[in-house]
Formats: sequence, structure tokens, C-alpha cells
Amino acid sequence: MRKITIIGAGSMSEALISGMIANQFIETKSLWVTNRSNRSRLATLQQKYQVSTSYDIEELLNGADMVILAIKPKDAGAAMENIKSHLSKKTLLVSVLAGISIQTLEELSNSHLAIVRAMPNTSATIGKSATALANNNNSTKEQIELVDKMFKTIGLTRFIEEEHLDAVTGLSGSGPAYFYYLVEAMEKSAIEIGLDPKLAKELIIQTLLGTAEMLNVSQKPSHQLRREVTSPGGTTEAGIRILEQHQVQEAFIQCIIQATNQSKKLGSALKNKLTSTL
Ligand SMILES: NC(=O)C1=CN([C@@H]2O[C@H](COP(=O)(O)OP(=O)(O)OC[C@H]3O[C@@H](n4cnc5c(N)ncnc54)[C@H](OP(=O)(O)O)[C@@H]3O)[C@@H](O)[C@H]2O)C=CC1
Ligand SMILES: O=C(O)[C@@H]1CCC=N1
Repeated sequence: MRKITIIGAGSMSEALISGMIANQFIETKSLWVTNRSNRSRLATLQQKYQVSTSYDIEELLNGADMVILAIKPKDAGAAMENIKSHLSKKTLLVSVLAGISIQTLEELSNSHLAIVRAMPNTSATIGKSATALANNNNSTKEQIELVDKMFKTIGLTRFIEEEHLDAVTGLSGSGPAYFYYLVEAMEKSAIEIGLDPKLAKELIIQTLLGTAEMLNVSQKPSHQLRREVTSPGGTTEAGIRILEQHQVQEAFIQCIIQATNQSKKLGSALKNKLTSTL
């Protein structure tokens, strides 16, 4: 019987819990969850998913096959300090933290652990995450297969070189927020143009689903699919002209570059802190 422990009980932790449980990846009582101090949140997760919860590090980590870090990047130092002496060489450490490199995790654990760094997104909640993963050389084939299977319970997985994980964070880790931002604009415009908000939301959602499915099944590149919507002298052309005047495509490119750079910054902030305390 497997034992998995999640350190952190926020939104990403819950997405992982719900995916694992919905897919019967692990027995509920063998899935352990903890956080820093929010007892009522742990009680909620315990009631909702029948997972085990504890603040006793030994109880949490003893015999764990996998320990998943699902805390904010700034809390990585404190959390690792708390757990490092209880991690065995047989345990796979999995991190979903933005920006924190495998090397930093190795330094924080002070031992040669098997480590996998992952970048999912919040669509994990409904089993539709796009998750990229990178492992260090200490990870065994069995551990890599296990973590892949685990993340497949929340959506698509791809193993990549670690150097690209900050870019993945900027692109698909933060990605749902960009689409929500666009939907917010569409909802606001619906009011301006006199549409019922409920009807508008249904139409927006179906349009998004249809667009995603077209991109998925069609062999055509995105710019061609866009051209096919755009009749000469028509409505789309008139609308897109405004987006081009405001350089919206360029703004999205800069947005993703900035998010990628922020992921790198989060990593180097912790690294610099570690170096200065050595
Ligand atoms: N949200 C997203 O879209 C995505 C997030 N991520 C990454 O996932 C990680 C978690 O994000 P998210 O779930 O949104 O964060 P939340 O703020 O929702 O949750 C953070 C959790 O960490 C706990 N925590 C903090 N310090 C410690 C500690 N020392 N020991 C144990 N638990 C601790 C908190 O406990 P308490 O409440 O008691 O303080 C809380 O349960 C981040 O590193 C983020 O980069 C990755 C992909 C997407
Ligand atoms: O905003 C963040 O830092 C996290 C990482 C990716 C998505 N959310």
C-alpha cells in the first residue's frame, strides 16, 4: 500500500487530492495532508475527501513513498527545515513550487534525494491540468512512472528539461489566468452591448470550448483558423483591427515573458537567501 504526504493544504493541494481520489490512485487514508497552522482547513479537507491529516512530522513522513511540496515558494526554506531529517532515500520529493530549482531543493534537503519538479495549473481541479515535469538523476524509473501516473489523474503530463520549467510556468502554469482575464473582458463587453449576462456567459463558455476543441482536432495553425473567422470587410476584421491598434498580441507576449522572468526571480530570491545564510 502506497503512502503519499502533501505539505500544504491550499488550492493546488486540494486539486491534487481530488484528482487522486476521483481516480482511485490511492486509498484515502493513505493520503496524508498537513499545513502550517490552519486547522479548520485541514478539517474541511479531511471531511470532504476522508484523507488523513496531522501536524506530527514523524506520523506524516514515516514510510511515505512520495512527499509533495504544495506551499508558496517563499515558505520552502521553513518547510524543508521542518521535514528534511524525516525524508528517507526511498522517498520521492515532488515540488509544484514556481521557480524553485531542483538544485535549491537538494541544498535545502542537504541530501541526495530523488526529486521531481512539476508545474501543473488550476484546471487540475477538473482533471484538465497541463503539467510539465522534470526529474533529477536520483529518481528511479519506478518513481518517475509513479509521479507521471499521479499527475495524469489531474490531466496531461509531459517530461521536459528542467531549464524550461520557468517558461512553462509563465505559459501554462499561469495560463488559465490569461484566459479568465479575456473572459472578464468579454463579460464586461456583453453588458455594454446590451446582452443578458447569463446568456452571454453561456455563449462565451461554448465559444471557448469550441475554440479549444478546434485547435485540438484541426491540422490547421491558429492564425489560419483565425483567418477563417475573419470575412473581408466583416465584423471580426473590424474587431481585430482595434486589438492590433492596441498591440494586444504584443502585450500577451510581454505578459508571458514577464511571468517567466518572475518564476526565475522567485527561484533566485530563495537561492540568494540560502547563500547569504551559509
Ligand atoms: N495556484 C496556482 O495556479 C498554481 C500554484 N502552483 C504552486 O503551488 C504552490 C501552492 O500554491 P497554492 O496552493 O495556490 O497556495 P496556497 O496559498 O493556497 O496554499 C499554501 C499552503 O501552504 C501551507 N504552508 C505554508 N507554510 C507551510 C509550512 N512551513 N509547512 C506546511 N505547510 C505550509 C499553508 O498553510 P496555512 O494556511 O496553515 O498557512 C497553505 O495550506 C505554490 O508554490 C505555487 O507556485 C503551481 C501551479 C499553479
Ligand atoms: O502565480 C503563481 O505564482 C502561481 C504559479 C503558476 C500559477 N500560479
